[in-house]
Formats: sequence, C-alpha cells, structure tokens
Amino acid sequence: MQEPLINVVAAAIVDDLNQPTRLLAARRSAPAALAGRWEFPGGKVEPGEDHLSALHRELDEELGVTVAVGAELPGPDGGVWPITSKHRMRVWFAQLQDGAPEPLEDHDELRWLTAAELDDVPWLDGDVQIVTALHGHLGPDGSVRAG
Ligand SMILES: Nc1nc2c([nH]c(=O)n2[C@H]2C[C@H](O)[C@@H](COP(=O)(O)OP(=O)(O)OP(=O)(O)O)O2)c(=O)[nH]1
Repeated sequence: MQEPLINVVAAAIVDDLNQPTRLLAARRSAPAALAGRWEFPGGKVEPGEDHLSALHRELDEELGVTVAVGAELPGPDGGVWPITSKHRMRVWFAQLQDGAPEPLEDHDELRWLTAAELDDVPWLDGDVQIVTALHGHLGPDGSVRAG
C-alpha cells in the first residue's frame, strides 16, 4: 500500500508583505544529501498540530523569529506543492515581526534574495517550481525603485 505523504509547511519570508522585493532563503546543513542546497524555512507538521502552528514553531526553532503570516502561495496539487515523492508542502508568505533571523538549526547560511538573484542559489529540486512561481511576486529591488 502507498504510504501517506508527509506534510511539510514553509514560509516565503519577504521584506514587506505589501511590497515584497526580497526573499529570505536558507541553506541546509543537514542531512548530508541535502546539505548545501537552499530552501524555504519550515519543516514537518507534527501529529495533532495544525499547519500554521507548525509553521510558527519551525520558524522559532530554526531562525529564532516570529512572523506575521500573509497569503498562501497555492501549489498546483489542490493548493499544495509536491516537493518530493514522500513530501508535500504548503507555503505562506510571511514578514518578520520579532527577532533577527539566524541559522540556529538545520541551516548554515541565510540570504535575502532579490527577484534578479532568486536563481543564483541551488534550490532543493522540489523548490524550483515554487521559486519560479515567486518570480512574479517580487517587485524590483528597492534601491533601484527609489527616485
Ligand atoms: N523545510 C523545508 N523542507 C523542504 C523544502 N523543500 C523540500 O523538498 N523539503 C523537504 C526536505 C525534507 O525531506 C522535508 C522536510 O524536512 P525537514 O527536515 O525540513 O523537517 P523537520 O525540520 O521537521 O525535520 P526533522 O524534525 O525530521 O529533523 O521536505 C523546503 O523548502 N523547506
């Protein structure tokens, strides 16, 4: 029998929910097979936990931040993103509320990427489709827009 898919939740953390120009990407440090690849901060939903509680818990554990959650970035599969053969992921836009993000757990580097920089890092395979969808959501870099 086919195993049920594991639910993962993640945040597309942007500089400003109303006028996003940058996305916070995180580089995985573990497991070895995924280390060095970039992803959206988040993780697996625990049994009995609702998806948004899981998202807030993961962002606290991984980055030491609290966020304001915005709209969901709906995936092609009934709203979810099929990221691996075993996992499906829901993604929400979010904006930092408290704390300066640090790679506390599972990551060794964080980077704010403009739309023009989105493809500069090696994303996890399953995230490439999500990054493609995000291109249209990030406006031009604020430093360019000024004036
Ligand atoms: N968090 C996250 N996981 C992703 C993304 N893209 C992607 O394919 N995955 C995969 C990697 C993992 O196989 C799985 C999520 O696992 P995880 O290791 O982040 O979850 P977790 O923090 O709850 O980890 P653990 O308790 O099992 O150590 O989903 C992404 O953008 N963010």
